[in-house]
Amino acid sequence: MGHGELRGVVALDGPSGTGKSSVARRLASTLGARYLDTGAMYRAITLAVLRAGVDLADPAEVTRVARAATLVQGTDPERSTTHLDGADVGVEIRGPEVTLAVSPVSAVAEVRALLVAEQRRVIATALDDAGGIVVEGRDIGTVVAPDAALKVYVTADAEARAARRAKQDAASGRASTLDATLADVQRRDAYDSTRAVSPLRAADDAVVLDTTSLDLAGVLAALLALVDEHGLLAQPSGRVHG
Ligand SMILES: Nc1ncnc2c1ncn2[C@@H]1O[C@H](COP(=O)(O)OP(=O)(O)OP(=O)(O)O)[C@@H](O)[C@H]1O
Ligand SMILES: Nc1ccn([C@H]2C[C@H](O)[C@@H](COP(=O)(O)O)O2)c(=O)n1
Repeated sequence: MGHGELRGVVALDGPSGTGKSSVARRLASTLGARYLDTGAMYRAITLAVLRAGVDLADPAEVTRVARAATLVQGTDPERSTTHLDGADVGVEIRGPEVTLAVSPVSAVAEVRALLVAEQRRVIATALDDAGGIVVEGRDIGTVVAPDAALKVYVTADAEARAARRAKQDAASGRASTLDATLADVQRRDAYDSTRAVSPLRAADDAVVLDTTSLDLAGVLAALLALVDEHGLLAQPSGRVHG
């Protein structure tokens, strides 16, 4: 059965491993919308900082590298791409070095200001071109798109998230133990939700979706129902459902 097309912005926020990227991409694809992975953008800037060899604890140096970087984040849900200074870095930004360093880099206020401005530009372009976009990250409903038509805060138990991440690492040939993965998930949760600038939190008007006992199809079904309930589906002609 066709679902219609998304009109407006759907913001998905939540901690690591809750399934935001997987379901955001599927949701956008199902509804003919664009998809923006803001975590990939923080990861790409982190890669630039690591390559430059600057001290992660020096915000001025981190900002200098971020300003000099050319970052292009694609919005095709079938093929989400990240280019840094003209090169595809989609694989490199998922590696352990970037994952370890991304929290301090994304805590730098000037880095966030640069990326939030770029994210808003991408969202405006996608709305003009396609009418709808699914955006996922940590501060989408609170900072990047506070007027989003639908905000969902996706959660899951840390153990379930670590198990998912360990399985994903194994499938992509990265060695990791469940304990180490759980420790990394908890470390990033703590860092991301206690930083001074735009900490991870649910927007006051977000719907909270706990995915601990849902599979991906169940999460997608729940999101499709929320999109429909919020009146965000249009027929391809552009007519919005009543
Ligand atoms: N509900 C679910 N059931 C089973 N596996 C899931 C579920 N949600 C996500 N996964 C799996 O967990 C892994 C992590 O999911 P995903 O990358 O989408 O999470 P995320 O919230 O975007 O994390 P991050 O913010 O760190 O990018 C993936 O391998 C994905 O297939
Ligand atoms: N809107 C966002 C998106 C991401 N971050 C930071 C915090 C995460 O630990 C890191 C990597 O994100 P992921 O790829 O795991 O989704 O980037 C943020 O601060 N704000």
